[in-house]
Amino acid sequence: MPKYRLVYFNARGRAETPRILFALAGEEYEDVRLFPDLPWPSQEGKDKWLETKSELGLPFGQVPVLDVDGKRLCQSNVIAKYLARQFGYAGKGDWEEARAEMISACVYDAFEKGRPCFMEQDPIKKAELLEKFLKDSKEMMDNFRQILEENDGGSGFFVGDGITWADINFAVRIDQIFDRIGENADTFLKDWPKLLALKQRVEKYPKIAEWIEKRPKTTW
Ligand SMILES: N[C@@H](CCC(=O)N[C@@H](CS)C(=O)NCC(=O)O)C(=O)O
Repeated sequence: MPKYRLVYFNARGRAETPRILFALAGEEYEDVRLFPDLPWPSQEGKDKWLETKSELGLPFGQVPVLDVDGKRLCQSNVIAKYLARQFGYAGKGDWEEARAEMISACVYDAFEKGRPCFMEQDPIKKAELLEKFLKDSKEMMDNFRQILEENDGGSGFFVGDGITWADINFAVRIDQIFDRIGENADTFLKDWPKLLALKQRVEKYPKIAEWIEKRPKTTW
């Protein structure tokens, strides 16, 4: 078995799909969390990052990175897809693999649309950005619903007949959106019960549920 080492901040963020893939596959890895004693995001955390990032040998100056027997990969979706292929959660055949990748890219874009709002500190601007994000999300969630339903009515997974990294990516990012939108989380997926059920289905996989229970509790 290769020796895996995943480096990220002490947050779920872009590293959580890879971590869940390790948990689901029951594979050993080193879960390296930079500056675990400093809250993230925080000014102290950012200062420490700027001080030390040049020493970390990051190919494009960012995390997450995955080391596989000492060789290094960056880009969260590339890392997740690589692990999904290694562990059998990438979809069966070229078409399913491409669909899983498509969905993961759309999940990435959907979360990035919320980032300006999630990062904003000014409460008035944040409320305006949140309103826009919630409005824009309706179309995005409708698109995800349609894609889910195209696969056997939508009571299973996005692709094929089993869980793939696309379902994990979706569940992880929706969960992070829930954390960021406060009281709106209760109603965010109310019009898309099949999407909510998918998120819950992923989180109920015994090995995933076990990881969620035991993982470090972080705000992001
Ligand atoms: N597209 C990249 C984005 C990576 C990224 O933005 N990483 C952030 C943490 S979530 C980072 O390293 N920020 C520090 C910096 O850019 O200096 C990915 O998905 O991995």
